[in-house]
Amino acid sequence: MTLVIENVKKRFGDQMAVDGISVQVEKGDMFGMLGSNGAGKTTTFRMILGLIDPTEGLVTWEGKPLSYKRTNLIGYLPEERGLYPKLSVKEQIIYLMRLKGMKKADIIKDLRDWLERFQVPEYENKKIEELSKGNQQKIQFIAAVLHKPELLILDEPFSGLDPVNSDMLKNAVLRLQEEGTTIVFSSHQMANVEKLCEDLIMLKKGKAVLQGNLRNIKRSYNMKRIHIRADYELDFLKNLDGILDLEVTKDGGIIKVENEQVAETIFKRVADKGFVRKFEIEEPSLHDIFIDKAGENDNE
Ligand SMILES: Nc1ncnc2c1ncn2[C@@H]1O[C@H](COP(=O)(O)OP(=O)(O)OP(=O)(O)O)[C@@H](O)[C@H]1O
Repeated sequence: MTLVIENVKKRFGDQMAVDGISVQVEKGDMFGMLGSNGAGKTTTFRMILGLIDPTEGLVTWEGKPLSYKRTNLIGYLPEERGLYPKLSVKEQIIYLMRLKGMKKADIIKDLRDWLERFQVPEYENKKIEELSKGNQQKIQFIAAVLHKPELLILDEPFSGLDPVNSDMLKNAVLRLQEEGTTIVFSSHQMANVEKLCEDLIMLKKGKAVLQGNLRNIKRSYNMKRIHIRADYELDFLKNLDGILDLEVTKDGGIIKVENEQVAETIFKRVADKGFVRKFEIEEPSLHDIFIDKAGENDNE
């Protein structure tokens, strides 16, 4: 394991921002940190980076606590973006990468490669303040990865990006993973998380409410979605126990159920009623699971 978080807690005053989480990330993995606003994601990132100390517990990277010397091997895209508006893109990146110990000529060469990859080579000499928010974010991302970090922490990398830029960033992140970078990221955009990460933790009020391999989580999750096509109205199912949601469409409906037993009962009911053209049980989306687990309704 390259990154190990062991029963880490962080208290601010009388509030537990992070309340006993344990995470292991293997080298080269892409790990997702999910949770609603205030769940404790950024606080966890800050502890991984050594910016704040845990109240309890330990964070180690390759078996050792993080030291200042090794932070050069880490890249961080903070949630609150911070670039100098009056500097040009080139000046900004040179400044930040010199702090990471890179040579100026290498910085310029790599910056040009990244600007090409993001299809904005003309930005090299533009001032940060002249760029749109989304494009500033691309520059901030470049600042997090130009020095080829071994561990990359991305706090909400996709927020505020349009679909084209979001895809561009997603591809860049996947490429970095292929090149061996270990990546930990947070996102509220479940579709991106589903595409990118294999393992994840879902936090709620500082505690893990779900953790593990995404595919296993989805497979073993009780809640299912059923797609039905039939020549009659499905309204008669409405009051059945175990139905979480019933969306009637013109030739059938989509039903969210608590578990497969409920799906079986529904199957019998619709078959009794008449001919069923389609009956398909689908695993829940991460979006469904997120709402179920991290939503405001406390059902634990
Ligand atoms: N420096 C601080 N002082 C006091 N409370 C803090 C501090 N930093 C975070 N908190 C509190 O800790 C909790 C967790 O915050 P954190 O920023 O880690 O959440 P998050 O999951 O990153 O949320 P978001 O998705 O909104 O960014 C929140 O209730 C927040 O108010």
